[in-house]
Amino acid sequence: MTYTESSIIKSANQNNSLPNLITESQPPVTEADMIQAVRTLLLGLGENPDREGLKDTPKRVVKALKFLTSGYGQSLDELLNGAVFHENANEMVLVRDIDLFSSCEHHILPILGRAHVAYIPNGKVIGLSKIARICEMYARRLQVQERLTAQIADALQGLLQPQGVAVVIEATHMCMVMRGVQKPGSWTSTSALRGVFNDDAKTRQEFMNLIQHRPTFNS
Ligand SMILES: Nc1nc2c(ncn2[C@@H]2O[C@H](COP(=O)(O)OP(=O)(O)OP(=O)(O)O)[C@@H](O)[C@H]2O)c(=O)[nH]1
Ligand SMILES: [Zn+2]
Repeated sequence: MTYTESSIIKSANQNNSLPNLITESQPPVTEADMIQAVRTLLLGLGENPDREGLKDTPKRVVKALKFLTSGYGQSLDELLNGAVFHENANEMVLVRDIDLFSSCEHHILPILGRAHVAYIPNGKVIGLSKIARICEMYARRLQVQERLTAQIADALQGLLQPQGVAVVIEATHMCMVMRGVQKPGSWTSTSALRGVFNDDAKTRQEFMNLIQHRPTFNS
């Protein structure tokens, strides 16, 4: 599959409108509806939503959920702010240990982890901070880790048409820690390899070695 900058931006923007979730027959959901729904949840849990500590909780929960899913309202175009530059670099660029806070789509519980993102340019480079911003945009949606990993890789592939992109995410899922199977300390690794990282074992190995190496200092 080939991508162009405008096609990837268009497809990301289309995703923002939640086409799979909101049907045309669905009446608009207001903030008041959402607050009421959280109040109902509290009642269902046997709580008194009118007690002092909980009286503003429905409002806070809605605000927090909106923030945690604010990636739906963002677009690649907007977050890039034009920071793609022509440059004759052709060695691996790696941004590692990017903190990630996402929410699993099955339980709406946190996925906490870090991403390592590399690419080998092919005439274009991207502002380094934009790599972290792309990770954030996709993390701030309801996700599964595999899709989050692939979306980051595909966004970079589409924006830069580089020689290759590699994304590894290591994360722990609170739905597996705090509930359900209850396995604290379990970490899930996912990878998405595109271009030369997929085709060339040596390049892939170099990336894997680099992300295993611990930095000598933390900023
Ligand atoms: N592949 C994948 N699975 C996930 C992710 N986040 C959560 N899950 C899994 O989604 C599955 C949902 O399974 P269900 O059996 O429908 O839900 P459940 O009864 O709450 O499952 P348990 O967590 O096993 O108690 C669980 O196995 C979760 O571990 C993710 O990012 N990727
Ligand atoms: Zn979950």
